[in-house]
Amino acid sequence: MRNAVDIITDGKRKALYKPILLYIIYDLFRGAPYGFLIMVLWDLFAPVIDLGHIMFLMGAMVLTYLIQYIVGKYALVSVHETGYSLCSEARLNLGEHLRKLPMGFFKGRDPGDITQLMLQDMTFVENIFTHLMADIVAAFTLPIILILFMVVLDIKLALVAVITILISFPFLLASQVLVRKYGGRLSEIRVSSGARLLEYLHGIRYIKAYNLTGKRFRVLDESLDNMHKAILRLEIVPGIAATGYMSMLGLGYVILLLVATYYFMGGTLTIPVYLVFLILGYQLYQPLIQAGLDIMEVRFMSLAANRMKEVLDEKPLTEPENPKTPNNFSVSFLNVTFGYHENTVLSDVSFSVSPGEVLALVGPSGSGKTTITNLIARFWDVNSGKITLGGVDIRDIGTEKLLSYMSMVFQDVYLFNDTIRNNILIGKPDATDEEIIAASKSAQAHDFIVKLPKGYDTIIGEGGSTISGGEKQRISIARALLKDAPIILLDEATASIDPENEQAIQTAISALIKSKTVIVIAHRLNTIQDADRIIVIDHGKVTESGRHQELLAQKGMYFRMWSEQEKASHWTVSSAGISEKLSPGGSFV
Ligand SMILES: Nc1ncnc2c1ncn2[C@@H]1O[C@H](COP(=O)(O)OP(=O)(O)OP(=O)(O)O)[C@@H](O)[C@H]1O
Repeated sequence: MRNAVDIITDGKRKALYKPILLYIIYDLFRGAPYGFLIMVLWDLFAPVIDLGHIMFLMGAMVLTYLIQYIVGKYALVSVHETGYSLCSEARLNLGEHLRKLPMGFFKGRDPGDITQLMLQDMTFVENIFTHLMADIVAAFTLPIILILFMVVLDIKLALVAVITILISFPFLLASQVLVRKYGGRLSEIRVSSGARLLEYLHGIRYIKAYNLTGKRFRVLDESLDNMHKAILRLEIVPGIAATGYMSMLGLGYVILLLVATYYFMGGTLTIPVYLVFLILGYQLYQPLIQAGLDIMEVRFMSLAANRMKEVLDEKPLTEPENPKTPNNFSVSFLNVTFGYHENTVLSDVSFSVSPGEVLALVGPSGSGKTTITNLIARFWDVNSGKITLGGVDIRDIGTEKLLSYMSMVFQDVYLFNDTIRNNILIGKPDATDEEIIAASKSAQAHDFIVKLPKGYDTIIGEGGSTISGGEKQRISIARALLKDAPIILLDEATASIDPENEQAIQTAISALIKSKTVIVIAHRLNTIQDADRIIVIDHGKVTESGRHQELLAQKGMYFRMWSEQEKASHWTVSSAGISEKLSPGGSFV
């Protein structure tokens, strides 16, 4: 099994060897002055004091400090360069892996989970690789050097020092076990608190509208309170064991001194050796105590590595070894069966649509229309049957290439916290200003964009929160127009456009879909009555297929839906209740 460092560094643990080696050398030079100190003490208690020799030793000490400074500088630079670059690579690897995962992975997880992993967990690891590395190396190196000095001076006392250190280890072990236990729980609670906070902020409009501020806030409040308790537990419970470890080390120093004093009083220990043990003993326990303080963070590294492994173990969508290029852009479903989990959502669905044709998907809510468009974009893979593009199985094309053939205009438009220009440019990153403006004009977006304070350079909030739903839709249509992809997937594209603009937008969409392979989901049947083919999906099955008039003549589900909508389109809501009005509505096909 790969250990935490291997998981985080993606097997490149060797990159850490250089800074570790530099810190070992640095610690050797940190330990060296004590050797000279011992010799100085020796000289001081010698029958004849050789001042020249003492000065030489002092000079040598200064030299070791100088070398210590130089090596320390290199070690510091190396550890920071290596640590930050390994962690940013780890983040990039994770990001790259996440990009290849099917949408199902994201839908099944709390949104805070990935954020916690990418930001907080990786920050812990970064801190260990950069700031704590020196302490960790010192905790191993310095005690070894100092114990070696002790062995040379007095093996019995050296043994006492080693035993006192060993006695404190069970406390260290206990704190590790407790951090693992409570740290894991804290991570879970942090994720759920993050998710509740996101939910609260995203849903604040509805929370206020339905006067749920008290109730929803209580959920958030409880979740934050749980986190508070978990943090306290994590700090206090393992903290008690860690304090026990540090106290045992402190006690170890006292025991060492007591034994040394005992030998000194008994005349078996000379003054210089006694003094040396006094100094070395103190220096011996310090790095171990510091390591005890750092140990919690190190434990977090393995928690972060476990979570990282969990994500990395998720199977990405298979990519073809030799990607094929379709000759044309006709889309076919051949006996496709699919379910998100165990429930089948689409069963044995077959249809095809050629370039220049418009295929409309209609059917009751939850019947599987959006699922069909999700499968074309390979957000999920089919369970059986296949989807082909120009006769080529979409799994043999490669997801990036496949997506480059498609423009999608969905119900829920997502805009990035960036300028309007950059949001439109997503459709074609190298587009010129003229192309952006032309696309925006066709999408009826240009006029409102130029009226914004900074025009195309206006920054819109995350998710497009600073502009209206209709404006967001128009920007997303401009984006799709700019991409000019051969396959267009429309899902209720005109859902949030105001009535005045609807006709204009439908004209824009007509331009967008001209000579393309078009699959459109429309709840308002009047928008797709001129479609080349309409298929009715009911409970995941194709139940009717044909042109508008043919389907009406069948007097099946389509006929019923049409009749219902016809009736509803004449309704108008007023204080007097629901009454009839005349509203023919527009069509983009
Ligand atoms: N990510 C998902 N995980 C699990 N089940 C899902 C997921 N997305 C959709 N479903 C389920 O699959 C079924 C079909 O959903 P789909 O969104 O395709 O329906 P739809 O016809 O587009 O509905 P609507 O017209 O309301 O948008 C529904 O029962 C829905 O609950």
